[in-house]
Amino acid sequence: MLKEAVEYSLTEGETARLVQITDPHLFASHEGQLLGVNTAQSLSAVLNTLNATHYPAHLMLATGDISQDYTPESYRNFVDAIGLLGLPCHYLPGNHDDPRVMHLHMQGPRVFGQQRIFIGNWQILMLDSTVRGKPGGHMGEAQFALIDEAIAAEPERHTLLVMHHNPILVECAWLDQHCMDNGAAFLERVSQYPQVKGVLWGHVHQALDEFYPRDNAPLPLMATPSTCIQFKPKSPYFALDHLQPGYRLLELLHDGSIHTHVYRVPGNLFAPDHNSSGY
Ligand SMILES: Nc1ncnc2c1ncn2[C@@H]1O[C@@H]2COP(=O)(O)O[C@H]2[C@H]1O
Ligand SMILES: [Fe+2]
Repeated sequence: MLKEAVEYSLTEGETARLVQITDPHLFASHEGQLLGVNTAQSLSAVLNTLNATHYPAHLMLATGDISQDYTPESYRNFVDAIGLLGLPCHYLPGNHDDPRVMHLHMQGPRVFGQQRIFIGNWQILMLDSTVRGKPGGHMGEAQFALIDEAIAAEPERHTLLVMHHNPILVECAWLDQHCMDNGAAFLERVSQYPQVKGVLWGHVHQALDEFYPRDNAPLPLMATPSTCIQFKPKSPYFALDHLQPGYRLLELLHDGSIHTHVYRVPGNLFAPDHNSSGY
């Protein structure tokens, strides 16, 4: 059974404006570091960078790996940090999250774990690609059923599918072993729906903008940098990138097209330990 959607009404023809924040890997302590980067500070830097632009977003999507230590405090720290923007936040779990602790502690007047968002003439589905106890992902039948039902219920809406794991390989062998293991089948299946206009994820700590080939309308596939450490693209072994933490803006147009761009914190403040071999 489909759960009720959280609905945002726009003026006729208005573009929906979203911010995506992903993989903050927060700790209970504000001093917590992931491979030499203070993740609370790097998230703050991302939020401050965005805030300084005065971009009039309608809502934020937080696409998992909110926590690095599974603590209630790490989730509360996230909710406190995003308060700066004053935006509603819709989240989904990553492989580093404990869904039970997350749902209990990601609490705020406009913080939502529900699966469906209606905004203007779009439907956004927040999917769960996690597999308990594993870094890699899988799109389960319950998620496919949700997609099928949601589209059947709202056939006139353009649909954006959002999840944590990558359904395509990013050509980092060490990281691709933790991809969505049925990503090809997932894309094959969802691309049959003309309503599906984009697929968006986190997890890979790097920006990626590609298209899944589809007869009349190639399907945008988008991955977004983490708000902390960045993985080096196309590296066969574990390696970090020098690029700074970032976020993505997405504009969902009334006609079903998506305008999107990745932005990063200016300067070179966040320097991870490049000698590290993983975490
Ligand atoms: N050196 C490594 N080799 C393989 N996997 C790793 C390594 N270091 C970390 N990982 C896992 O790969 C995951 C990719 O991004 P995550 O932040 O989900 O969490 C990471 C870890 O669970
Ligand atoms: Fe992840």
